[in-house]
Amino acid sequence: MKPILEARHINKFFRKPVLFHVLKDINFTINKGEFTSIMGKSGCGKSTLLYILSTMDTDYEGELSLNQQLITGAERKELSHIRNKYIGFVFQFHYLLPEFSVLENVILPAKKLGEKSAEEIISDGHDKLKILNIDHLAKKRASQISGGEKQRVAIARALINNPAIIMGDEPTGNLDSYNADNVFNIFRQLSDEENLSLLVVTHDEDFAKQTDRIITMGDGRIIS
Ligand SMILES: Nc1ncnc2c1ncn2[C@@H]1O[C@H](COP(=O)(O)OP(=O)(O)OP(=O)(O)O)[C@@H](O)[C@H]1O
Repeated sequence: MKPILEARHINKFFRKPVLFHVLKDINFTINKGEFTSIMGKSGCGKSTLLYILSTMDTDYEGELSLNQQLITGAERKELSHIRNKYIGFVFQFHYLLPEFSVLENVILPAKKLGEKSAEEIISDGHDKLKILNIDHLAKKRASQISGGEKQRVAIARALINNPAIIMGDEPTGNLDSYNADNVFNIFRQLSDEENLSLLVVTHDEDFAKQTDRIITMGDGRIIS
């Protein structure tokens, strides 16, 4: 099995208002195609960990590898490139640009990466929208579609650069049960059929139970 994300001895301290050891010796590996959820009580450090794993926060101790490449210590510009190329994000809130079309929203990260022609990028955008069964919405403004559709657009956007891993922070937190199931099924399919790795922070036990593995955190540690 190929490791996609490896966290070794991750420790994190907040220094203000008082010194606080928020993450304590976190170690785990996510393999290719694995669908993993992270659970734990509010305040146990899940978002703080995801922020580090997603390369957004570089102020930690320990080592992080993505695609078997050490990324700890990489420079800001390099990290931004790594993030854009290898990691797709799906948040609780979709963060779509309301005045942009669905297709324009989806292809923005590919334009930023700048590795393909405009035609290829548009064609890729339609391909991702087809995977999510929403290609018929391509020309609509993001402000004109439903909440469930917006989250599917956000997933298409997360897929546009063919990332090695999708990271989600409560990606179903804002959805009703129908749309939450829909998002779960899309993730399951991406893991099973595209061999994509997924790492999702969730409070939803039913969601977590159906993933390949649950990492449970408590008080800044992995407890199971
Ligand atoms: N910038 C900061 N400075 C100091 N303490 C912080 C900071 N950000 C978060 N914390 C504290 O670190 C702990 C972990 O926060 P974090 O947001 O990672 O928890 P969480 O498990 O994601 O919680 P939730 O499930 O409620 O989103 C909490 O006690 C929080 O108050």
